[in-house]
Amino acid sequence: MSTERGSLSIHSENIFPIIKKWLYSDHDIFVRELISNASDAITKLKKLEIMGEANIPEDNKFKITVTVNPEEKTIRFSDNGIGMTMEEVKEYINQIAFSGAQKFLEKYKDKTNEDQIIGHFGLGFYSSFMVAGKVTIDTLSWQPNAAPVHWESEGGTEYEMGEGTRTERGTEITLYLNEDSYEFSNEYRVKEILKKYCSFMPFEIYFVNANAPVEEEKEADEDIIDTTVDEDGKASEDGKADNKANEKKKPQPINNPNPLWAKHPNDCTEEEYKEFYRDVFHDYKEPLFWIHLNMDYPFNLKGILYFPKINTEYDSLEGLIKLYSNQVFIADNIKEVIPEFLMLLKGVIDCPDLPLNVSRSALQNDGFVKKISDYISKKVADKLSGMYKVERENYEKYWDDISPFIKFGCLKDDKFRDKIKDSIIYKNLEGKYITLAEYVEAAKGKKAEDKEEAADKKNKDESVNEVTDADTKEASVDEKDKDVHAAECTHDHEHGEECGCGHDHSQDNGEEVKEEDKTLVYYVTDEKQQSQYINMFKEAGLDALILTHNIDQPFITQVEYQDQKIKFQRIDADITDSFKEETKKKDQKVLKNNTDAMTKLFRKVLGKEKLEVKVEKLKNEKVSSVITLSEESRRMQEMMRMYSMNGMDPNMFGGGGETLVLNANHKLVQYVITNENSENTPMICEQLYDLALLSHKSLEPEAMTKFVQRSNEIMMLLAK
Ligand SMILES: Nc1ncnc2c1ncn2[C@@H]1O[C@H](COP(=O)(O)OP(=O)(O)OP(=O)(O)O)[C@@H](O)[C@H]1O
Repeated sequence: MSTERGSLSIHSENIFPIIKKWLYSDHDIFVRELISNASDAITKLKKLEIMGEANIPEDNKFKITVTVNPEEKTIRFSDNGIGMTMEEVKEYINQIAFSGAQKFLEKYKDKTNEDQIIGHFGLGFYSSFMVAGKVTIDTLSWQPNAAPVHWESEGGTEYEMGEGTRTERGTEITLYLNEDSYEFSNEYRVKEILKKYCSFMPFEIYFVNANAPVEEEKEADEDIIDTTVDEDGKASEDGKADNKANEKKKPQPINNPNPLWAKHPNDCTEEEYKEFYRDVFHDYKEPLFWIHLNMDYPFNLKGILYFPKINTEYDSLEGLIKLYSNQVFIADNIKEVIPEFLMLLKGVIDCPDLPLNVSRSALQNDGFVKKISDYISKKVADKLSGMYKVERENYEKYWDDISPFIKFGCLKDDKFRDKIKDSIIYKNLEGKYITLAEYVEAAKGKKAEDKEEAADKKNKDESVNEVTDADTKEASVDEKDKDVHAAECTHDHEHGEECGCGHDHSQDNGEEVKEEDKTLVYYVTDEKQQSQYINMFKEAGLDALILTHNIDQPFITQVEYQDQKIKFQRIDADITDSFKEETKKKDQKVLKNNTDAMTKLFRKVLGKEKLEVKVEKLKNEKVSSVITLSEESRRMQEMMRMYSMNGMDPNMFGGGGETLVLNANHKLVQYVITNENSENTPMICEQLYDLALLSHKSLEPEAMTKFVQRSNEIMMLLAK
């Protein structure tokens, strides 16, 4: 066979400098491309064998070998797959492979912004020219009597092709590396790349360092993947022990060709799932649970999604979803394929129907990709709601870890929310997990009970004192009727239909619900800081939900939006009626006068002109002062903080909303009321204010310093 010289049909002078520039950040993908080609070549031959067209010797073992030669500065990829005849090299390499590179060039030649170039654009065989000045192919086709072929090119548009010397079936591609790419002949660098892209390739891959002493090479091989693979490609601990002796002699593949996700879920053990998780994600903490995806129709998709334990130390929610196509790694966290909220999980997804050269821009509007994403989201919702129904105990155990993820999913994906919304639970003050419906039911019951009690008490008082205040009585009975009705009325009203009881059911028919008709759902964001309020709540027999995660604020806003009859209110937003003593009319007058006097005094002492002060008779006599901050103001302030609008005056959005509540039942408050002008009163006022503030939020540094100094002064007074 004579040597053929030719010119690749390309209009551009030399595309390689351009390819290099565009793919600069992802040079290492040439390894994936060449090994994928080798793997395809083996698959093709296996198919021919199944079809009865090719005869493969019984002792044949398919494999791919990657050989680096740091002295020669080469890297070599060889396989014992289908191989190529001269005609095939002409067609597949000179025409098809090159036209792939040409297409790439045409598509991107006018783009000036490197970000627009997708790092994972598969260039196939020609990606080898990103790192090599010269590339050779030595190949021998599987076909009987085929002649070996040698092909080489120095990266321009010229190539040389002639009869080769290869004696074994398959293909060997050698890259003579460019000076700036010598790293790809370095053993550790190449092993790192192989680990990234090829850990689960479907055929065994061996690594050889042509310059390493034989023993050393074997030892180095062992550390690339922790799992030992036996003859059937099965990873096993036992295999490890049994084959220990052989292992020393036999080189080990660097990959696991039978990853767990490819097995049927029924054939996988719990320990295998955990081991796979440790190997792939290097997470020393065990996953909470996992979902094994296994779908053949209408598309092919396999994978395992793990729910990791949240790292509370950093509150980090960074997941990692590795995407594969036929066991070849494509990329991490491709958000077009995997719903965004699932990025908080850790897992592997293998979808052979996805092309290797995943171009993100092409995926964005792809209906097929959207279907994959919807399927994954549905599977996750099904698993979680199934757990809620049949494994409630486990579900509750995992709830704190999985709830940020579920809530994020609800915020991001309407379909997911619809499927999961009835399985959302909340921890209450007793540490029990309840649904919102259960909370609302209990709250309504409690409200009705309180009203009834109050009415009873009033009736008793009235009969003892024989004092009748017609206005009060009328109002209180009306209120009682209304609330008891709200709690007890179970009539199935049609939208807007009168139920005959005179109660307003306007909220039942989708109209805007009046503020006073909403059920308040109290919540705690910081159990330590809000402990004073928690104690008051517990004493009053009230319940609240613990919502401490950052995601909770946007989440409850969404719940309120979805269910207009509900209003979330932080536990310190107001002093509820349950905390206050019933006050008679004349007492109310006294409280009003005291409120006026204390407002004046505290504003003067604290230098806060706009401070709201209220004097109330709180049932809990141990509480002296409390600060409340209206829910609206607090949410506004939080939003401003979130959007870095710090320093802006919250008053511009309708008042600071902060109120200092003084308990008229506390001795210290009584002292201030009766000794407004005494020497120590200003100090007591400041201390009462700071103490109230402390159980609400942390003090500013300056205020904290003053608080500590003042506390010392107070102790000095005691010491006198
Ligand atoms: N190791 C190999 N053994 C046999 N044939 C090969 C080998 N490498 C490449 N080929 C042939 O050359 C063709 C072109 O390869 P190239 O990698 O450029 O494109 P591709 O694999 O078809 O597509 P992709 O862009 O997805 O890689 C292949 O389709 C295949 O027929």
